Amino acid sequence: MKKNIRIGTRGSRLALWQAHHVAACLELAGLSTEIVIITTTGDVVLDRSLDKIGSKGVFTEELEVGLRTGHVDIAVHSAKDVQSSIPADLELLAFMEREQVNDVVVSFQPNLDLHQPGLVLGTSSTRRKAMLKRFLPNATTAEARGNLQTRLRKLEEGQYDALVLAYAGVHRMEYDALIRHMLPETQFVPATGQGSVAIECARSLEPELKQELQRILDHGPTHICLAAERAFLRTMEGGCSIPSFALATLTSAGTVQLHGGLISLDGEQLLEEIQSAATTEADALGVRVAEQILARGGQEILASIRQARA
Ligand SMILES: NCc1[nH]cc(CCC(=O)O)c1CC(=O)O
Repeated sequence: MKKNIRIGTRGSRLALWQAHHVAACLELAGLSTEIVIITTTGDVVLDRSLDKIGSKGVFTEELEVGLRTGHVDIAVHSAKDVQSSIPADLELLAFMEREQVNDVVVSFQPNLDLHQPGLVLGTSSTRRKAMLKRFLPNATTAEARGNLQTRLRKLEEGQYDALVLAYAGVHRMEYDALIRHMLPETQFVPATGQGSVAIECARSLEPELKQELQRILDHGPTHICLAAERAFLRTMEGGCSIPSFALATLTSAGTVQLHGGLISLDGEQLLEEIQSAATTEADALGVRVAEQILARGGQEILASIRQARA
């Protein structure tokens, strides 16, 4: 294909790893590429936790402007950071093959005991905070905003005993040696999209180019799982970052299974569902699981979260 593909990305090390990964896949397929770094609100505002800056698209908005103006052809995001509904003039073209999905505990202490009294864990995720309250009640959490490098610096300075992070980012940044515990994804169920890289473009991008990019970058099984998870998130959320979780997997029977739920901020109430459907019904599965969670008391949990934030 004739043109040079301009790849828009945030400038953090993880974002650049992802952008270079995309570039490498495209170059291997014979396309030429260029990486364009775009700074987002989420990279600049580091003094407030994400639920306070109005998490809607804080890591994606400026990249989306770049797509609209044609400054870039595609934008690369961690799928987890992409809002549940994207603007009508843009589309998610591809979801790349997912990395191992679970959360991990990272520390400089070689024998970190998760059950030690007074353990301080750094995280700014409402989901992780709530799950830690429930499953590791001996631990307290402390805010850990900023990109992975910033958080690791704070860890090194001794602000926490350990950080709770997505395995995917830790592995991509080659910090595997600091992983002390793998948290089971059946209990610490990850956030929608964790571990996958999403490719966004303007709907107006040339159709043949879109098709070519999709053919190279999209991973069918991951795309099906993300469809279920994102439908779940879309149905669940009231626009704010909420402690919901959703992990879809393909089963040996050829169906898609979704483990989705919601936890109250204090970790006291946990609502979860595990259901399956045909892979062609992934979106409907996400909607159904979310509707059931909402009907079983999820509405009340969401209302109390809204109240706590107001
Ligand atoms: N918003 C933070 C964010 N977005 C994507 C990742 C990790 C990589 C991934 O899940 O794909 C992280 C850091 C973390 O949760 O530890």
